[in-house]
Amino acid sequence: MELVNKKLDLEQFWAERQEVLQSWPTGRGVDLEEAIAYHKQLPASKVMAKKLAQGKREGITFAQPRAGVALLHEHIELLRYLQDEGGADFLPTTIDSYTRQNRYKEAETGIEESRAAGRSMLNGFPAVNYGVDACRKVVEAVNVPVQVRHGTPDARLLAEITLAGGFTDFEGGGISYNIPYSKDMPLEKSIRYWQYVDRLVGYYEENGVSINREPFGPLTGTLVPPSISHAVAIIEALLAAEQGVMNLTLGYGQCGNLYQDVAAIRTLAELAEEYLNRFGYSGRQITTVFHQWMGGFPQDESKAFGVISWGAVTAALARVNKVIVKTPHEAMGIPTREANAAGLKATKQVLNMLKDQSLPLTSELQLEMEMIRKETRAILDKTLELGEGDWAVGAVRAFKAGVIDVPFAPSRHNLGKILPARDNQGAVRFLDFGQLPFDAEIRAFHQEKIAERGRKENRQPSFQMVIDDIYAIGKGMLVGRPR
Ligand SMILES: CC[C@H]1O[C@@H](n2cnc3c(N)ncnc32)[C@H](O)[C@@H]1O
Repeated sequence: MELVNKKLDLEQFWAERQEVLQSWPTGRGVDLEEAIAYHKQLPASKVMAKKLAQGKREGITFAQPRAGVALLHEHIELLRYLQDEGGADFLPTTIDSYTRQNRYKEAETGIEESRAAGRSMLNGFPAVNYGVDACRKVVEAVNVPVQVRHGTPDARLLAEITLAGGFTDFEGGGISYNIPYSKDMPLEKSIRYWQYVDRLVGYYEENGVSINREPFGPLTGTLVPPSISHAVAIIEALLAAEQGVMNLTLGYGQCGNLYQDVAAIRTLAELAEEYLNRFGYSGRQITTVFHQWMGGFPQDESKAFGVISWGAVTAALARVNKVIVKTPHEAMGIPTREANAAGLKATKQVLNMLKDQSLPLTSELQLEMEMIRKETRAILDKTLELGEGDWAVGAVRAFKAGVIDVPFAPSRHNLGKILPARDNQGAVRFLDFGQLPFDAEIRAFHQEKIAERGRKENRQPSFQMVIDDIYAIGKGMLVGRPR
C-alpha cells in the first residue's frame, strides 16, 4: 500500500475495519454507532479533552500516573486507589507488553496465570482480551478521564476496543510507538497503522465525540534533545490532524536542566500551533504533557523522590497542562499501588506550592527557546522537502537520511548516528550531529557548550561523557562528572 498523508476515505476505512475486528474474537463486541452513543452519555468530568480544556483555561497543571495490572478487579481497585489516595487528576490504563505486540494468545495465558497466582503476571492491562464491556467497567468505576497508555506499533484493534469501551484518550503514534519500541517495524507500516487509529478518532469527532490523542513525547527517554522529540511530536500531530483528530496533547520527556526543559514545553505548543495552522489544520485544541525523568533512576527511594520532585518543579514552572508522574519504585520495576500514590502525592504537593510562582523570561530561557525553534524548524522543513510536500513520506525518508535521528533507539530504521551529552549546566547538547540538517551557527552553539564542560572537567569531549551522563542520575547527580 502506497503511503500518502491523505485522510482515509470511508469506503477504504470500513473495508479495513472488517479485517481488524476479526483479528481477535473480542473485536466482534465493537459497534461504532452504539459506542458513539455510549460516549455521549459520559459526564464532561470523564472526557479528557474537556477536562484538559478547563485546565488550560484555568492554568492548572494536572497529574497523571502510569498503571496497569492483569486482572480486571485488581486493575479497577488500583485505579480507584490512585484516584482517591493518590489524587490522580487523570488515570491511565497501561497495556501489557504481549498486547502491544498483538500477541493476544500469550496475554490470555497471562490472565490465567495471574488468576492462579492471585497476582499480576502481566506488566499491564490486557484490554483486547477483556473486550469492550470490561473496559466500560473500568471507565465506570472511576470519576476522572481514563487514557490508554501502551507502546503498540499496530494499535488498530486496541484502539477499536478501548475507544468503544469509553476511554477518552489514546497515547502513541506511528513514529513514537515504533522507533523506541521495535527492532524492525518499517515506518511505512506503523505510520499507516496509525493513520487508521487517527481516522477512527476522526470518525468519533465527526459524530460529536471528542477523543484526545497524545503522541509519545519521550521516545527512548534517554538524553533525547528537545528538537528531536518536538519534530516527531509535531509530525505525528500533523498526520493525526489530516485524519480528523481535533484534540492533541504533545509531550516531552524531562532532560533535567530547568531552563532547557521550560523552554522545551513553551516552544512545543507554539511550534505545534505554527505548523498546524500553516498546513490548514486550524481549530485544534493543543495541550502539553511533561514526563518526569524517563531515564535511569536511583534505587534509594528518598533519592528517587528528589528526582520526582525536580520533575514536578519543572512541570509547574513550565506551566505544562499535564505531568506524568514517576514512582520511587522506578528503578525496581512495576510499582506497588502505595509507591505509585506516593509519587503522585509528592508531585501534587510541589504543584500546589508553585502554582502562584513563575519563572521570569530570563536571557538564558530566551536563548534556549530560540535554539529549540531553529533546530526544530530545520528538521521539520528538511523532512517536508524530502517528502516533496508529504509529511508521511517525508518522515520515512528523513529517518533513512538521518534528518530525524533518535538517540539509543532499538529500531534498525533509525540511523543512530547522533550523540547527545550534557553541558556544564546539565542541558542536553549534541556531541555528534550525525546527519541532522543544522547550520554552522547551531553546530557552533552546541560545540562551545560541550567544550566549556570539557574545560571544566579537564577532559576532551568524548563518548565517555555520554556514558557518564546516562548513569549520572541513578548515581545521584545530573551531569556525569569524571570520577
Ligand atoms: C514508559 C515507561 C514507564 O512506564 C512505567 N510502567 C510501565 N508499565 C507500568 C505499569 N504496569 N504500572 C506502572 N508503571 C508502569 C515504567 O515504570 C516506566 O516509568
